[in-house]
Amino acid sequence: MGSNEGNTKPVAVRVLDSSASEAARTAAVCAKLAASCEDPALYTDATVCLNELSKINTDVLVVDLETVGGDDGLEAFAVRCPTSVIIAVSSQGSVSRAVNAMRCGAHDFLTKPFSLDALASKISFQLDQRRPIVVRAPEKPFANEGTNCITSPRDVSAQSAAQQPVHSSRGLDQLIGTSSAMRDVYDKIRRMAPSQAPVFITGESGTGKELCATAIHSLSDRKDAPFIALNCAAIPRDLIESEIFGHVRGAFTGATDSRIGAADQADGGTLFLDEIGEMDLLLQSKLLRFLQTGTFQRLGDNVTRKVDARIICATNRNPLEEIAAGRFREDLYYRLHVLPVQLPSLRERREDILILAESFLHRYAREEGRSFKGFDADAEAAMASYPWPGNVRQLENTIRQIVVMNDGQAITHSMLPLLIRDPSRRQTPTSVVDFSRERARNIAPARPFGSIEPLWAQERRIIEDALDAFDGNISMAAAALEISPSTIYRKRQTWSEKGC
Ligand SMILES: Nc1ncnc2c1ncn2[C@@H]1O[C@H](COP(=O)(O)OP(=O)(O)OP(=O)(O)O)[C@@H](O)[C@H]1O
Repeated sequence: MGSNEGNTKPVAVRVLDSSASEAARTAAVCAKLAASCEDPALYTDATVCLNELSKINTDVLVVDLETVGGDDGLEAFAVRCPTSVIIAVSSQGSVSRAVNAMRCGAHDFLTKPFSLDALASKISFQLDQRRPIVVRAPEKPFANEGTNCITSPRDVSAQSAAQQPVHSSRGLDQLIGTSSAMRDVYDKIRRMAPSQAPVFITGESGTGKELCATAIHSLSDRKDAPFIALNCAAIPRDLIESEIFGHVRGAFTGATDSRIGAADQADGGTLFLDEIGEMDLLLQSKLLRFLQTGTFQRLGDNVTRKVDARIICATNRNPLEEIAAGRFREDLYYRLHVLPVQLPSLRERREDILILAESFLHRYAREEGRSFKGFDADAEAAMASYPWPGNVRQLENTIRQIVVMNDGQAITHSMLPLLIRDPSRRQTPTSVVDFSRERARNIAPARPFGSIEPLWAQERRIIEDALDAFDGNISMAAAALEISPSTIYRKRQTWSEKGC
């Protein structure tokens, strides 16, 4: 059994099936596993099983989908047992049922009747794959000794209230993709959701960082409290502090009223700070203090306030490079980088491109009253091979644009934007919008001083060309120019301040 062989602790198997005889048959799988097993625990009632699972260690859970009431019910078990191997079984086997079960937390799926050898081989494989999560929060050692379970103070209280009904959450519903890279992300989200520790999400623009943060909040005990998202790149630098911590009247020119900030609004819930790398160093030190003590002062105020907000932050920059360049405080990084999630780019999970495209097509065809049902083979091939520098956001916008501008049963190759249809145009993402090189070739070698266009004007034209190429979409233009979206926001601010 590979890496599990060295583990001397007996494997704890639990089986849930409304039919006692089925449950007993399934539990016989223990005899087929190479590892030694504890006496398996059998349940015929989902609520009893769910309550029980919060009190006992569980390595493997075999769940009958009909007994738990489908995917909704399954997700509650995945949240309750974030480190257990979960195998869903059902008498109604279909690809979509299996995919849904896995999206809701199952590691694998089997159609009934199944052979015990098949079940044993799936369990053994998953046990071998299982890796404990490493939680780096020195002052709160959350890992339970002797188990792989991660618990937190909030978890413990949830466990003592095990008699209360567990509300199933659809936190992962918005995230589409069945690639193994995305399944790893779903797994991390489920494990991280119950903790209080900060989450640090990295990934290129448009990979779904905000969706991921929303999912973590929705699956946490804080789900009924506010989720407050702040995109630091979209706010002028000197206003970020006031947006996070609030200000009192007269704190700065133009502060005609007092205002509470995002930290106050997120009390009891989650504060999502997107593009965290945009904060200046002074504000980073205030954020560090907030993380250490939960306290802060509104701008211009000397009253210290305390809130209980879980912090999730995200960046599309490489944080270690930012630290090396002196733009990001190392101590803040280690404070925030407790539970890291790296979102894969779309080109790293090509198998998800058509699944996402179909989902967006159905959504927008319905919304726009079009009759599209799918894609023709050439369109599919072109989309599957395109590098999607703007990731899921670019794919979503592309499909929406096509749906609005066309109609028919199938999206055809000719409906795709030229950029996607024509591989010769896509050697590098910049080739799409790097008009400067084309221009440079036409410039005569010696020219009078006044005929040279200032750098800022050339830069502005290049950025505006890129924005035109992507219909004003800043993230996609930034991705194609290989700069951060915040650079575009800031340049625009400078142009408007200059009145040009
Ligand atoms: N896995 C996914 N499934 C479905 N939709 C997705 C997925 N990932 C991203 N999207 C969609 O793509 C768009 C961009 O997602 P999101 O804003 O979460 O990305 P981001 O990484 O935070 O981008 P940025 O860095 O530019 O802020 C949204 O419309 C979102 O709904």
